[in-house]
Amino acid sequence: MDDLLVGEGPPVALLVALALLAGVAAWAVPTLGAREQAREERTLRSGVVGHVLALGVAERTRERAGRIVSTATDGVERAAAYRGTFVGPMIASMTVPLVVLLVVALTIDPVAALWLLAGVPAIPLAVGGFQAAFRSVSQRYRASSRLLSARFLDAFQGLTTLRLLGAGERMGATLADAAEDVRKHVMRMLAGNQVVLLVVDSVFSLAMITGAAALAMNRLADGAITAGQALALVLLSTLLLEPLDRIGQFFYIGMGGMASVREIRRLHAEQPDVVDAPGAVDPGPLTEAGVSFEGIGFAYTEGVPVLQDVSFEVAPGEKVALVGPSGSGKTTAGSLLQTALRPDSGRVSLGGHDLTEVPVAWVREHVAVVAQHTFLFTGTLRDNLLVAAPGASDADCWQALADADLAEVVRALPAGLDTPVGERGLSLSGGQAQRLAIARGFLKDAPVLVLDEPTSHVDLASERAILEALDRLGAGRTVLMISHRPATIAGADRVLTLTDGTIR
Ligand SMILES: Nc1ncnc2c1ncn2[C@@H]1O[C@H](COP(=O)(O)OP(=O)(O)OP(=O)(O)O)[C@@H](O)[C@H]1O
Repeated sequence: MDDLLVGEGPPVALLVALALLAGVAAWAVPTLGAREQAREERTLRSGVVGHVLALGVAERTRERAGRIVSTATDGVERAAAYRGTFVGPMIASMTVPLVVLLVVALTIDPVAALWLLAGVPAIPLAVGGFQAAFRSVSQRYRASSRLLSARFLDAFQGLTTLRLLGAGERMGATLADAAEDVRKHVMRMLAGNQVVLLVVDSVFSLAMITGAAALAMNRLADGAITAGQALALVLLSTLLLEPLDRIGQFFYIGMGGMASVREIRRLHAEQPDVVDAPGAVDPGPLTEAGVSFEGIGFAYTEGVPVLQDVSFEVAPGEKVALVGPSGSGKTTAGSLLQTALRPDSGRVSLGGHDLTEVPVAWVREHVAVVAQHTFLFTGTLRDNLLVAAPGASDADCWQALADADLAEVVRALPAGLDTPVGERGLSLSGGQAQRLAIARGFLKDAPVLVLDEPTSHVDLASERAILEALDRLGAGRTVLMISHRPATIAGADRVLTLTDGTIR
């Protein structure tokens, strides 16, 4: 018995040292991992958001918006958890078998260590095999979860339309179906997880312990090791299964995380529609703000041209109205002038500078837009004005509000410029939001103005006030007005009609 307990095995000091090391590692790995996870989440999210902002307007669909929201929120969390709390411990646990084999070789029996070494490759092979087998299960789960996000986004953005059409219940049923789909995929993943745990616990653990016990008996019978060493060999061999103990975390953190990392990579691989051309040079201040479209051709989809050989000029300070049937390409022409899109053929220029030869930021600095809808960011009224001119003072903001005929409304609010707007704050009427956009235009003070049907969603009473404010904003600027409405076109110096993708 004495021999069994104190026979030649690994020296006690070594075992104590290893136990201490394991204790320190058990504390350090999760602590460092959690810190890494938080850092990684911040970096990944700002990377995704920055990239999405750099991507342009083309191909924007609801499904894609849902996918981006899901990638930037849930996807980033999963990828960070994977990198922070799974990869490190998984690699660390993969080193455990090697350390164990080294201890066995040095302190018990090199031959036994060699035999055990033969079984070790089965571990990474098993991990890789499970990974390959369940990749599609995890991908299907991520796809169903993205679709659910897209549907939710759709339902929330179209809430008013759904209510007006009495379609709330139907949309509720669609959302319930999508949620059920996610539930089914989660259950499939859990079932897969249970199968893996069962296989690991029954087959692998049993095989490893049986093999190690047989090996120990054999070597003991050969007289190569003592009874104490044989016991130590069997006990140590259970540690070889350490990497497989992590398999439990494999599905939620490992597989989900890997799928999210791939999604983030795919998003980063998408190129912005418009980037600075190589060799683009900042031409300095704009001296004359004339706009010219020369032989412009553009298609969102190959073979389906939206604009064909469109040519026109807007002289500095001139107001030109661009009219035409719905879908004729008026907004597209405005987007080309803002460099939100690039023409397939021809040349758009501002102040004589071809827009492909100057930095995109230079163009956007000189062109202001008032569009059909004005987006209000969650924040204060001041924040919503300063997006147009970050350095503007309160006095500048009040002046811009007065010019846009909105100062009285804001003055009547107890918190004035500090009034919260957007998601959880004050909701402005359609007309007030348009006047806020005009105030942004005054603050930006750009020489060129694109008005894209700015009164299409307001009533006639608001339209008058908005048109007066737009008149003030347009004074002394080059203006391209896109509109259907006779009242808007009335103020134009010239009217161009876009039909079937070209100016007639
Ligand atoms: N991002 C896009 N991706 C693909 N096709 C688009 C996109 N935006 C517009 N289109 C298509 O291009 C054509 C021109 O659209 P555009 O919005 O420029 O027309 P419009 O004259 O401004 O119409 P409306 O007066 O209704 O606003 C339409 O057939 C439209 O469906």
